[in-house]
Amino acid sequence: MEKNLWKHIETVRTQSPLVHNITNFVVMNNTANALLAVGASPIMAHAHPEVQDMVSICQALVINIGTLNDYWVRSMLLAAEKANQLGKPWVLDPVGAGATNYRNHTLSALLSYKPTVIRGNASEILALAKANTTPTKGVDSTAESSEAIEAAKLIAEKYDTLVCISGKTDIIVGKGAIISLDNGDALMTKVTGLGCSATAVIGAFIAAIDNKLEALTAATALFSICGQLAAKQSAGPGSLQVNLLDKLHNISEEEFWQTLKIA
Ligand SMILES: Nc1ncnc2c1ncn2[C@@H]1O[C@H](COP(=O)(O)OP(=O)(O)OP(=O)(O)O)[C@@H](O)[C@H]1O
Ligand SMILES: Cc1ncsc1CCO
Ligand SMILES: [Mg+2]
Repeated sequence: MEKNLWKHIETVRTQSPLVHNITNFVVMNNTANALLAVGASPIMAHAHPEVQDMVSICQALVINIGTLNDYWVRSMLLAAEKANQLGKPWVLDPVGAGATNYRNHTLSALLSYKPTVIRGNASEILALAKANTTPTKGVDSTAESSEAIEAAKLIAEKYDTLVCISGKTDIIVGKGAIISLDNGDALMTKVTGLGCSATAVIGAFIAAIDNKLEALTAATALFSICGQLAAKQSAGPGSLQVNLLDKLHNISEEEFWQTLKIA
């Protein structure tokens, strides 16, 4: 698996999959730019009359519940239903899971459409598995990713999905596999929505690559490695945001292998 990761990054660049996003108001622009930077083609669409047609023409769907309201929740359910019917890969970002009942109810409805991948921080994954003892503090995690491994296993089993717990260490759980990626930089938590961008990039990789575990691992490795390399050149969160987009676009194979910390 490890030796295939760079090949997958190149596949996304050459295939340039169309990725349909229903995401939050905070990150829409950054997310579309992150997708372009890795070589994918983003489209944001949530209007009820078109949302299912859009799923039909895209290679993958990304659903992020960050700034939900009733209209958008309906858009998300319509899109997820269509993706499920068509067997299109889709990724769910359960932003703020556990923070409110509204988020929890929306997430259980979405989960019935069987996401291919779920990526969230440790608090969100704990809340999703209802195994949490620490309440979610809004959109930021109050737990370490390793604390959510059992929760992730439960979710992976129950919904037949892959789970990525993001944080200092990114942990990928599913189908008997546990993969740890020790890249990234703490400065990444000071830019809003980098988790959301990571989720969108995962959307591009599950669109283009058949082996979904390898796709998820390649996307997560690429994003965290680029964040780490970009942070080295950044004076603070402002420049990190810009440098990360540049690095997603121009990272070399040599930089990738030299920086990758996988176990
Ligand atoms: N403490 C840390 N040290 C190193 N890297 C980190 C750290 N925290 C997060 N990261 C990196 O940032 C990426 C985004 O993860 P994070 O857990 O912050 O997402 P999130 O909480 O969903 O963020 P958001 O809600 O703002 O989108 C991770 O995949 C990882 O590469
Ligand atoms: C800050 C914030 N609030 C809702 S979504 C979002 C972006 C990070 O998840
Ligand atoms: Mg998040």
